[in-house]
Amino acid sequence: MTARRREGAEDGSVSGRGERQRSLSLAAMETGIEVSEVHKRYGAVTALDGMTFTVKPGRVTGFVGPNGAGKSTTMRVILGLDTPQRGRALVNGEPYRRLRHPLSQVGALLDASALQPGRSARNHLLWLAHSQGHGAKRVDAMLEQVGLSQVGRRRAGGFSLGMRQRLGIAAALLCDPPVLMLDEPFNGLDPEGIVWIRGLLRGLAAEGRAVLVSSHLMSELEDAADHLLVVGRGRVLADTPVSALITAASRGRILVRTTEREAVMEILAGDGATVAVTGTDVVTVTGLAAARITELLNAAAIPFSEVATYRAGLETAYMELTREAVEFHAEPTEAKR
Ligand SMILES: Nc1ncnc2c1ncn2[C@@H]1O[C@H](COP(=O)(O)OP(=O)(O)OP(=O)(O)O)[C@@H](O)[C@H]1O
Repeated sequence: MTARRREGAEDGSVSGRGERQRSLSLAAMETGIEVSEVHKRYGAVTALDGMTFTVKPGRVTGFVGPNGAGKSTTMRVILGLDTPQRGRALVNGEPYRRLRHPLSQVGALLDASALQPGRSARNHLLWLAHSQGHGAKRVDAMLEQVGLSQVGRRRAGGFSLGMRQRLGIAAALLCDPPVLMLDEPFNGLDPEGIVWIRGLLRGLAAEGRAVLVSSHLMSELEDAADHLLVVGRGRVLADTPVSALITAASRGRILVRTTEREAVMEILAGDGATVAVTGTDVVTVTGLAAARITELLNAAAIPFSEVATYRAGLETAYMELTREAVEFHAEPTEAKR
């Protein structure tokens, strides 16, 4: 990290300073995470089986997969906390152990409970900050940024899980790193906290940082992730931009919102469309243009409140993506009428 970036960090803001943002964008050109062919076994258990991906600057990369897929193990390998039998993981082009000033290069939240319970949140951050050459000003700015200013002098051991997650995020951001890696940061957050963290992640990526965030709930990453790494059984199953995933899952369908679902289905199917029920008052239609749908419904005097391009949610897109990868799944509801 350049001296300029560390000076910038002392002003306490993570965003909004043109000068620092420019230097961050320059630094970002050579930053990110590279994981290549990592194999990790714990006795008879294969945790990672050729895990390979890169996390690029300027975007939020969601790291998703079921319990036991290997997300946390990958993050531990990246941070040098676990040694793989094969493969390598680099942060900003170097193995973690070779990084100079590692906390200024990558900020990580792995386990929000890893703190001294008797220490106040502020003292926890001060202790970290002093070890890295930062002062109280930076600590107070971080407490403010994560919404813990009011409780900064309270014992962290008495914090709820959501408050501990916020404290862990403050610690990860403390040294203004260009790479962020957060393991399940949504855990324990209330709805307002989830909205807050989505905004925070987007802001960090917009500043040019590489952001890797794991979750086993796709819905948490909605409106936050730009890119998705779907993992299962220790390897990457899909490595895709979220927009491409959603476009593919939307498949040019048209959404019709109506209280007369049966009548709509009958008349549209009669004109050659494939119609599926996707909500209590929603059907999605393939094979007919929106204009033709409106024309048919108007001609038959069937009421509707909306005819629009259907956009699949992230959860639906994920289900479609992993449909072939799961052994058993429910029969699709879509039917040619
Ligand atoms: N220290 C360990 N000793 C033995 N097995 C381990 C160890 N750490 C992880 N594993 C095993 O490795 C596999 C991958 O676990 P990991 O925690 O990386 O998955 P994950 O995707 O992070 O899951 P979750 O979403 O539940 O956090 C699992 O089968 C797990 O039981």
